[in-house]
Amino acid sequence: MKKSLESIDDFVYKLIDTKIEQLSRRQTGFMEKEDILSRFLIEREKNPDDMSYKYLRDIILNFVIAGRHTTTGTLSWFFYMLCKHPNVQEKVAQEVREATKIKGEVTVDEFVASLTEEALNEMQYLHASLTETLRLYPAVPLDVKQCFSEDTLPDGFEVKKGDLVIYQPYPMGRMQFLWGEDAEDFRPERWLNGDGVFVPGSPFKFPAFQAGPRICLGKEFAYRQMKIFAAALLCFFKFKMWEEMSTVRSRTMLTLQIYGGLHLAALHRQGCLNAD
Ligand code: HEM
Repeated sequence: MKKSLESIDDFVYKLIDTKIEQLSRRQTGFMEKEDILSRFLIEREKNPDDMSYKYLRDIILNFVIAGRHTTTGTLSWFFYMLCKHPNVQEKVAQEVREATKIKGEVTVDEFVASLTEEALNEMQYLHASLTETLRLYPAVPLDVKQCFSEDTLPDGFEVKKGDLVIYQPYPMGRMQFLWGEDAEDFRPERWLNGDGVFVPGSPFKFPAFQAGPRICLGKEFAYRQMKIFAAALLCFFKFKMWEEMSTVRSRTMLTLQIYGGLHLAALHRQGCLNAD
């Protein structure tokens, strides 16, 4: 464990050194404000003592650890849901084509150029489908908190300083008294209003990103990343389970993963696009 931590530290410190060097020379290829570390380093130039190396290391690790398995795990569950609900998959693919305003066959470059901020914002059904995935398969299925002081919870339950409190997004996402009789069904429409616009629920009812002052800092970033990734794949491919009737099991670690990974077949989307 100690050795592994040292390797991680070495890697991150080298990354910081390289960026600092690039920044000091404003090297060609150094894209100012292109990534999170560069943004912190530019801020640090004002007063280097305010941001130690250790602080920068922790920022990087925090984002990598918090952002990687959560996002990739959610995307796996999302594609699993799309395979089990082909009508939803087709609706998302259709929405992607409409939002990007592409007609007929396009190349990957043409598709990338059409994936604008505006187009991503128009993908409300995709947003709802990702949220519905997180309701049933929250990346952080349970989360432990420790009480700083004694308190009384809204239902009257009293907690003492040092007590551990666990909230569990996984069972909460399946409770009928919160979501209705169809709580266990995958139904993205439950997040849309009559105009097809996504309506976010209370984070205290849907705590996949936690709630309150320590809510996930990367929430919007995560949605953006997942929407770009899903839109690009669904534009060119149709997905099916590798073994059509198979189902998957979950594996709970810190995050909720698919046991053994997700095995899919990707078929060209005939008649619309061309992934050259
Ligand atoms: C589907 C994707 C994601 C989900 C479901 C998710 C969920 C969560 C949850 C439940 C927490 C609270 C953990 C706790 O305090 O016990 C959290 C915290 C955090 N997340 Fe995310 N996250 C996602 C993606 C990301 C991404 C992509 C980033 C960064 C690029 C990120 C950055 C953070 C950070 C920095 C915190 C700590 C916030 C704080 O303690 O004040 N997350 N996330």
